[in-house]
Amino acid sequence: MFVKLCGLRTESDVTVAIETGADAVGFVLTSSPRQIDVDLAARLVAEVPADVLTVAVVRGITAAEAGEMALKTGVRALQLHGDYPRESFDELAELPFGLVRATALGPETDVRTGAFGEELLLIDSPVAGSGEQWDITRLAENPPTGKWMLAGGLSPETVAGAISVARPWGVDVSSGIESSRGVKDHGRMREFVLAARGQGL
Ligand SMILES: O=C(O)c1ccccc1NCC(=O)[C@H](O)[C@H](O)COP(=O)(O)O
Repeated sequence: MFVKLCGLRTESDVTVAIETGADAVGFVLTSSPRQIDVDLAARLVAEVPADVLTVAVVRGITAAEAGEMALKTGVRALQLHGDYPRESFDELAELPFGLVRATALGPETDVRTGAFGEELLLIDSPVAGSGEQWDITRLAENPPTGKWMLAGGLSPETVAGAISVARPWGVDVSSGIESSRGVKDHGRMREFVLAARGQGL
């Protein structure tokens, strides 16, 4: 199970994420309690070994701005959150990082990974980064294909059950591994990765 830990803000967050064996780490670069600036993100990205995917997470800015920020940080992937159209993905396609399409599940959502040219698809709650759970049984009506991650209100306590219902390729979490909004709880980060891999208590 591919595991992404999102919203990391400090060197110790990154160190612990790597120790847990997480496959990917996310840095939020736009408005959020977890927002960090490009310079700090670049310093944290430099601490991450090559076998862990580094992801810049953005929402509410243009594709051009997002691409520029991602280039400055040196991340290996850019996660576009929200209603970015296919044209935004086309605009970024030639840049030297992969793309993650992050979207909530709606009646018209294209749930085929790669439909917009992205490498990974993330199906999230309607309010990204809120920690709110959503009805993941709806995925059965419109099952995603390819390398797709489940997110939205996951936690060490719920992730194993969510995996058994939704059968994703990977999982992504932010709020569920925090002690308070924006502050990562290193113990819960460890517990989440173990639980996602079926090694929880
Ligand atoms: O974390 C944020 O505040 C955020 C802000 C803007 C766009 C995306 C954001 N977060 C993305 C994520 O952390 C994850 O991809 C995902 O939404 C998990 O969220 P959570 O329900 O908090 O586990």
